[in-house]
Amino acid sequence: MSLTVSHMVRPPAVVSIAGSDPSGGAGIQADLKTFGALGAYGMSVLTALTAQNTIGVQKVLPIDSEFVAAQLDSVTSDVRVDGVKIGVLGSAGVAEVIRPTLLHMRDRGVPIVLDPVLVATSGDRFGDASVTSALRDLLSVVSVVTPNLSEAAALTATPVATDERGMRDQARSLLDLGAPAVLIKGGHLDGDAVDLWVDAHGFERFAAPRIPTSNTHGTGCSLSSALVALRPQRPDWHTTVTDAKGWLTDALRAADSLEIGAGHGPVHHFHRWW
Ligand SMILES: Nc1ncnc2c1ncn2[C@@H]1O[C@H](COP(=O)(O)OP(=O)(O)O)[C@@H](O)[C@H]1O
Ligand SMILES: Cc1ncc(COP(=O)(O)O)c(N)n1
Repeated sequence: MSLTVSHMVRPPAVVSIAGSDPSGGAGIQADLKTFGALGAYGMSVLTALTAQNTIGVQKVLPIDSEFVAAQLDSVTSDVRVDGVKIGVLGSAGVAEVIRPTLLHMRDRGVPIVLDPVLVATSGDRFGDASVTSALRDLLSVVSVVTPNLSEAAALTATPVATDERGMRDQARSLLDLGAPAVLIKGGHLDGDAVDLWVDAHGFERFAAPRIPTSNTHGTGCSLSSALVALRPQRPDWHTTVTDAKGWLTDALRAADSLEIGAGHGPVHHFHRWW
């Protein structure tokens, strides 16, 4: 018996420029799982290899920035890209080599989400002062930046926010530094998990119930990837953030059913399927 393909599908094709997590819960691996779970075709450009697991980050090996550029060129010279997520940079040089492509995509209206990864859930650091400064330089090139509290503090060179007012002030400072929009994440505060969207028009609060789990490895990676996967499938950023956060909250709710690793386990990216 032969199968006939009755129609072709052109899903949103989105690319993550980020580091690898061999334990599968964060980085490129979390990004690809998220893209697939949310109906996007996922592609990846590796900036760094890490040796890490649910307990912590043991080693980081940055990829040569020219090779990062070559990977991105291979993707963009062939596939029309509908969304970009940037995670771990690996080195300041990576920001420089990807910048021209990002500018070109921005001019085409492609959504670009920058997750300025500097600190992992385990507390390990991913970048030195030169990476922080390279991330600052990228702010004006992207559509939205999604820092957690310590990353917002590092980028604005101010103390870590302890409440929503502090989060809003820091997000406004990131607008002053050139970001068109900021989604600052309050996952590390107590109470409801509140993220604030701040742009030139004002601010909006996105709140979700706090899920009582320690399996939060990769939450930030998965949220930024969900934004990239969903934006081409939604009419605006408001519905994109609402649906991405709703999906992540459900992934956190199902996380304890996975039993992966001895530390902070991953969220359940495929909670809608199994
Ligand atoms: N226990 C939790 N319950 C519900 N949402 C959470 C929880 N922990 C984090 N989040 C949400 O996960 C996303 C990632 O936030 P955060 O943990 O602050 O970032 P990062 O993973 O970059 O450190 C945010 O939307 C945050 O509100
Ligand atoms: C390669 C890589 N990229 C990013 C993170 C951050 O993870 P989180 O989303 O838990 O902050 C990580 N642990 N590893």
